[in-house]
Amino acid sequence: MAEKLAPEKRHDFIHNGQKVFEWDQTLEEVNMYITLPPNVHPKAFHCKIQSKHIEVGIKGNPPYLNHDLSAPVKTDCSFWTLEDDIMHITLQKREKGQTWASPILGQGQLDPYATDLEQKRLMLQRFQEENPGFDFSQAQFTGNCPDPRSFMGAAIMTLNPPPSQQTPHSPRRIPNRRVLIVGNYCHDVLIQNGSIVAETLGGAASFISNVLDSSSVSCELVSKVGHDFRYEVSHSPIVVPEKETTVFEAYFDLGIDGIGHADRVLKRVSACDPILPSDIPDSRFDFGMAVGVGGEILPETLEKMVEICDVVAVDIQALIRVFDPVDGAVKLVDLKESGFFHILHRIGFLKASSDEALFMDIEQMKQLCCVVVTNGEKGCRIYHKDDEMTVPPFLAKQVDPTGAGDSFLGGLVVGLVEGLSVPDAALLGNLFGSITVEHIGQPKFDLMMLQRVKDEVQKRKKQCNLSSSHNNDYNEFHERLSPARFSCVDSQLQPKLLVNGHSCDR
Ligand SMILES: Nc1ncnc2c1ncn2[C@@H]1O[C@H](COP(=O)(O)OP(=O)(O)OP(=O)(O)O)[C@@H](O)[C@H]1O
Ligand SMILES: O[C@H]1[C@H](O)[C@@H](O)[C@H](O)[C@@H](O)[C@H]1O
Repeated sequence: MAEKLAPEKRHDFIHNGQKVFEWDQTLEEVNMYITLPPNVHPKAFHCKIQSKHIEVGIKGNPPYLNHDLSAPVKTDCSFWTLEDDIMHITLQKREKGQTWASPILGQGQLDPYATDLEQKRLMLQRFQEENPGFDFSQAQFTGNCPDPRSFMGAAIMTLNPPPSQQTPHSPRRIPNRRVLIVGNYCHDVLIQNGSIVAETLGGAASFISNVLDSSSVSCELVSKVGHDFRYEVSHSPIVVPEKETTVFEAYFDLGIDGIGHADRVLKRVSACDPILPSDIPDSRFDFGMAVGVGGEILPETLEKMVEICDVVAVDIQALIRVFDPVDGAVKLVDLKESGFFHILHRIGFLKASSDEALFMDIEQMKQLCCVVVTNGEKGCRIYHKDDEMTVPPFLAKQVDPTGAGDSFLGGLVVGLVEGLSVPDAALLGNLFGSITVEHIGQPKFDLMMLQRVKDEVQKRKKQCNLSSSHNNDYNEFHERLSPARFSCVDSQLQPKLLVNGHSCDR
């Protein structure tokens, strides 16, 4: 059935009235077909595919094509072959489902009618992939065609299983996706009114793996700790015996401004070693999460991650934090000056809190990746290309904000891995973030709550499969997740409550 939705005919790429090559596309690939000149030895042809550029020619001559591509491609899965007198170039779309109007940036674009037809065909192909038991080849859209890239998920970008992994006539089952989490565990010391009120396991990696493990999403974690690391964790860290574990002190009474809008003041009082590319396994992952807290992620570490992971989500705190040489106070630098900027066009998601977002140019970043800005009790806002939207929060009584952003990111990735759209996945992020603020340290998620969330996620996916009108109705999903969320509020109250830095009663 899927083959009925394969490209029916190739498009001609015309330049100066002359056909330069033919091309077509599927959900995953753009194919270019170039007729080769006769009497040239096959070994003389060359083709260089870079993530946003292509060069084709005969060695020793000026290139025949030397152009930027319309959109980024995955270079490790793109390739070229020579078949008789045709060079066939297969470009693997970095953003699966994106409709390309031309392979070459700014030239030879399909007209709007042809683009629309192309988008409809890809959308049906997408339906077909999602529902292998049905035949969509005769289906038609009325009205505007949804975007095959975002319909039922930006997760479609790379997270959906290749058709070969799906069994016909069985409900769609996403195999256990592999997530790589990179960032150091740390010791968190919470200080209020000059006294230590809690010492807990910290580090974004710990909060995120807690969410992923609780949601049965398989993950591998790369983290470094010192000889003094004092927690039992399910993903063993690399121990550096001559070093101490990274320690953060969080002061809850130093950072309150005039309108009471406050957070903690953070100080890094010791730092373990950075994570090097060689510490990261060489295998491939579906999703990577660069989630350092104390400057342990280096540009070369992130580079390795984008090489080996299909999609990488980055917490901006891993990139823009600098530490006062005297007292370790955390300060932020602009993302452009962070030393990571050149890699950011290769990441999928950038998460920042509203304070951290002041250190980037959202307008610029949203063109490169999907930007998610969390805003405490107000939920979060998503920015991608020309779209933006607010995703509503869940009601919570805040005890300790530490780790809310991390759990949010964990929930977002769980949602994406499960195949939800980005806004739906962000709603899951809000859910896990809201539960985290009600605890000091790592929250223990209630099993009933987790089961109800899983059930609601499955229902949501089915609903979106059946009707595209459900896609924009996040309120409904929110309403259905809320009862699940409240089933997990502990009856045992936490002794100390820190609400925006202030103690208060529940
Ligand atoms: N008081 C709250 N009530 C409800 N939800 C909250 C609250 N605080 C945080 N959240 C949820 O957690 C998400 C992340 O919170 P926040 O924006 O405070 O992140 P953050 O500053 O990065 O946190 P941290 O650095 O402490 O990990 C929010 O988008 C929201 O969904
Ligand atoms: O455990 C916390 C948590 O991971 C926070 O997200 C991070 O900002 C802190 O530095 C860390 O100590």
